[in-house]
Amino acid sequence: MNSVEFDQVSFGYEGAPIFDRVSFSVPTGEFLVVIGPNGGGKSTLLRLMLGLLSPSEGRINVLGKPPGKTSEVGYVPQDVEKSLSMPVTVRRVVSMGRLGARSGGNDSVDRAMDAMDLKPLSDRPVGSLSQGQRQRTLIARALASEPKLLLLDEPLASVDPDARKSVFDSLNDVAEGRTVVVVSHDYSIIPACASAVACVDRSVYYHDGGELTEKLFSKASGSCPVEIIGHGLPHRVLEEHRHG
Ligand SMILES: Nc1ncnc2c1ncn2[C@@H]1O[C@H](COP(=O)(O)OP(=O)(O)OP(=O)(O)O)[C@@H](O)[C@H]1O
Repeated sequence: MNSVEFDQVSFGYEGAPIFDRVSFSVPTGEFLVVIGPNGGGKSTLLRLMLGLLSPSEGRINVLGKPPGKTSEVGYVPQDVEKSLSMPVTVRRVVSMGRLGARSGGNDSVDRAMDAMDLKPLSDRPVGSLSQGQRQRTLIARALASEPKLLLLDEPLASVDPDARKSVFDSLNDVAEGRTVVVVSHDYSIIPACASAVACVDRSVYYHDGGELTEKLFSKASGSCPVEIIGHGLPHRVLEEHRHG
């Protein structure tokens, strides 16, 4: 069973092609980290999954439906600062994730707050939080709708290195029982969380753990992140090589 399927998908803004007949699928339960150079098309890929953009050719399926036709997708956008400059409490922001949801109510908000360790911060104005706490608030807002698929665009962009571990731990917790797709320029999320990596550079190169090599990363980003290879991927990632 797949949570996301791209079948021969083409897309371009105003005619300039970004993707040309791209096919891949994200199995249910995968923690997929999407990497690649600036302008490679990572955010475009998420927008296609969300149904905010439509392919010019091909077919996309998200949780068995066309994109945008299911309420079971959670989305955490970029730009934490901009999204959370409002003078409202943490609980209020998390509750906003329930807007339009039919069931669950306060229980879902409580579960999302718990999952992100936000209970002690419940009544704090979001403007007074640290970057890591703000990021956890945005993730909790997405979780409040109890999504089966969670999409995150650069969740570490404004999180300092000390707060990163707590965001990784939180993401690993929320990944239990759902599919997660994270766009990141920060490769430290790969050994911490990933079960697969998609390199997006005007195409999509989908790799699970066994294929994560230096050669692949140099192709993906134009540089060689020797340190992530050196620090070692977790064994579960290296051993899970399903493509044979
Ligand atoms: N609304 C738009 N109209 C026209 N071109 C766009 C639009 N949005 C993005 N692009 C272009 O499409 C290409 C892919 O952009 P996208 O934002 O998907 O890349 P990205 O991999 O997320 O980049 P980054 O790592 O810099 O965030 C870029 O060349 C970008 O300039």
